Amino acid sequence: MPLSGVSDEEVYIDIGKETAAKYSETLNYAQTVFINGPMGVFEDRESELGTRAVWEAIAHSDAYSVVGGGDSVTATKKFGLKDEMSYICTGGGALVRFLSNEELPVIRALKHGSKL
Ligand SMILES: Nc1ncnc2c1ncn2[C@@H]1O[C@H](COP(=O)(O)OP(=O)(O)O)[C@@H](O)[C@H]1O
Ligand SMILES: O=C(OP(=O)(O)O)[C@H](O)COP(=O)(O)O
Repeated sequence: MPLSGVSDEEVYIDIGKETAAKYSETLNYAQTVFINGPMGVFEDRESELGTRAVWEAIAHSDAYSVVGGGDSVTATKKFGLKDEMSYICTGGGALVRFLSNEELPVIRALKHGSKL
């Protein structure tokens, strides 16, 4: 359903199948994919379509794929795609910060501690 068909009072719990198809198409050309966060409420059958479609597109692409975040890992297991992903990390936000070159508090503490 297009966004124009959804009222302000309704809750968006998943991407639609057209969006899922567009994402999946784009993912076909990717060489590296980093994913942190499901497309919707993948835990429920009626709102798992978007996450399943995107996850399957990643799994079936030739790209190096990194899945980060507790819920993303749960989705990967739910769809039986654990072995299809190149790297799985339980950290989500922390991994994003690491990849953005931010200093992580525990790493800072370890470095500082090693100098004592
Ligand atoms: N549109 C939405 N409305 C409410 N909850 C959502 C929506 N989309 C995703 N969620 C929920 O958010 C959680 C994912 O959180 P997020 O922090 O993005 O993932 P991760 O833990 O992989 O980093 C899941 O439990 C999912 O059901
Ligand atoms: O979903 C997660 O991270 P996120 O909420 O930052 O995306 C991780 O499961 C958090 O794990 P942590 O609390 O051991 O860092």
